[in-house]
Amino acid sequence: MTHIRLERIGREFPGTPPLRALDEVSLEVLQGEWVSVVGPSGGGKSTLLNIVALLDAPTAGTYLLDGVDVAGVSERTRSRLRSERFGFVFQSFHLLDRRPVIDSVELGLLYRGLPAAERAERARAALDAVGLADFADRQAKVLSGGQRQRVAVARALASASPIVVADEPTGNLDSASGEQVLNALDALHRAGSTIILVTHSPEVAARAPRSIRIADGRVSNPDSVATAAPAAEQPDEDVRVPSAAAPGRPATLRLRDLFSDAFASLGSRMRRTVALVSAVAIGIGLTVATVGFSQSAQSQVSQNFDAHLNRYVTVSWPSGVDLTAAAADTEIASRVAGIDGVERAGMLVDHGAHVIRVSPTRPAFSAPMLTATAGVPQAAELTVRWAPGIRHRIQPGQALVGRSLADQLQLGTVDSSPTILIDGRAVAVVGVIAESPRVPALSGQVLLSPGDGEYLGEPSGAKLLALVRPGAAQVVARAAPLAADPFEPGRLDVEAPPDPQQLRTEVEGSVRLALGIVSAVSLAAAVVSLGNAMSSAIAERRPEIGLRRALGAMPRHIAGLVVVESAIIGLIGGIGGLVLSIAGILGVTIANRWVPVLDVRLIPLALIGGVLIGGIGCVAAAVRAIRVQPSDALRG
Ligand SMILES: Nc1ncnc2c1ncn2[C@@H]1O[C@H](COP(=O)(O)OP(=O)(O)OP(=O)(O)O)[C@@H](O)[C@H]1O
Repeated sequence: MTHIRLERIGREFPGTPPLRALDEVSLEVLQGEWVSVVGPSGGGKSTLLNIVALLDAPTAGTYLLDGVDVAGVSERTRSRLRSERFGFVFQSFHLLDRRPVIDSVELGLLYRGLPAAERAERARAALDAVGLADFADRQAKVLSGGQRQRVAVARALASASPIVVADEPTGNLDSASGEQVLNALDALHRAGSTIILVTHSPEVAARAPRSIRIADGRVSNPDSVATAAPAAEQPDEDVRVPSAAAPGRPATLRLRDLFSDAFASLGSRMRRTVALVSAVAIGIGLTVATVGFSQSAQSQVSQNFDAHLNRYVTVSWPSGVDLTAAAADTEIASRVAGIDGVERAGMLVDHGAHVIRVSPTRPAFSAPMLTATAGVPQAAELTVRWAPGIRHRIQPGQALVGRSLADQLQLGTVDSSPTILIDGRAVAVVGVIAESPRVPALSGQVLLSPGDGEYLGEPSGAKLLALVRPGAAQVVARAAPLAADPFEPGRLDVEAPPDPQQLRTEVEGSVRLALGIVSAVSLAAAVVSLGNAMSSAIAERRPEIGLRRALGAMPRHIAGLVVVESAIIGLIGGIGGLVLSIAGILGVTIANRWVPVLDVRLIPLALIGGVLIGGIGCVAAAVRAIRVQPSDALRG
């Protein structure tokens, strides 16, 4: 038996000046009464109802519920009391519109921690009682206004709420539907529930044995006395009321139910869910793809690096050194070629500029002449267009001419091994150096056999070019001077690329940094877009949150729902992003003929990342959701 007693209750809303919606209202309602509340618009009826149903707290006075002052109790206690004592029927229905009707009927029981089977049984019985047994599995939004309102009554029935507050329950209905709703409420009343019903309609008000009139925040018939509570009766034929004992534990939510509610809630807004999942999938996809690309790209960079940059070791004889005293070029080249790690070695000796012409009658040019041992073309990675029949070596009396010099000389094709004159001496051109990436100057120079060196006079400098195995440059650089000049290795200059390991780490580091920044930005974008979308969804769902709160959900239950929904979105988005990114990595790497590097660690990274995005993204939304005041959210 729940006994309501209000003593000099006031409710002032802040503002300038503050608005006194209720002023010293005193009222008593006994268990089992049916009381209608009437009065002009803005008189304070809804405010009174909200205070009675603990959706709002008074700013003055005492509210005794079963003799206990509940005017200033905590939000937690109010949630518990609402869950335990109150059922609600609102003018604008407030159902879970996109979900099956039965979910709306079960909602009060969900927050009483009742197992799913028991909830469903009670909800179906209640729907049966209001004549909607066949509508349990239809979407609530397809029902007519009258049917929806009967669903709201069924919810109070299923929860066996001792007190049902109804704010204009027939306000949006035609008279026939309104009558059905009133019959359903009547059945609830006869089953023992207290009914407090706000209405503008004199006919509806007349259904109640007692009517309270409220205008300008004051009860204008203060002498309205409580009628004796009627004994609970057996309901009539067409409305069968389930057991009136309030089942379960008030304001309790089972973890399993939280998850299934979150899934159902996401499923009911499929388009929005897909949009949110896509936002996360794109963020995660970009991040995982960047990490994946970074691994593939790093290995590609490293391979390229090994293949080219760090394979050149050059030993130079500084100008002024007496090269005639050095060992023969071919001997030096073969000694260096013998060092472990050297793939090719060749010696280039510079004999300075000499006069060159195609024939005695053609113009003379001055061009540097170098002798090259047999290993030079490969060690210098030359691309040479050889004349036919030449076995890719320069013999005495033969020359290779650099491409730009050949053009200058208007040498024409090398197919017939044209002759040139060097200092008047005839030499056969056996090839043109088309490309010379390692020694670009060769394009304007002439390469001759070491055997011709004596005709060219004193050398002015020399270089030994070694092409080494990937990673061997440093070792070769240390050994090469001694092999080249065992007596005075110290006078030689050695050029070798920096320690490849260090350089590689640097390059990889910068690749990683660049891609890391892209990942961070895409993750942040996912968090922000999910956060924004979740927050704006909360604004849209205010009435639903208000309803849940009215039915006994604690703020933490609401926060839990938002977090779990968001985490599910994050997880599914993570899986989607993973699939997208793997497809992207495979597509790009295969298109580039790279070896795709797919790290299995990307899988937990994507899934945990998705859940984290969900978790972080929903913080603002969860805070917003728990701030929703049920009385405000349910207005209108
Ligand atoms: N949350 C609020 N903040 C500020 N003012 C409010 C709030 N709720 C109600 N009011 C004001 O309190 C007064 C009483 O409102 P209430 O909704 O209780 O009237 P009512 O009698 O139910 O009106 P109606 O029949 O039109 O629904 C009104 O002036 C209203 O504007």
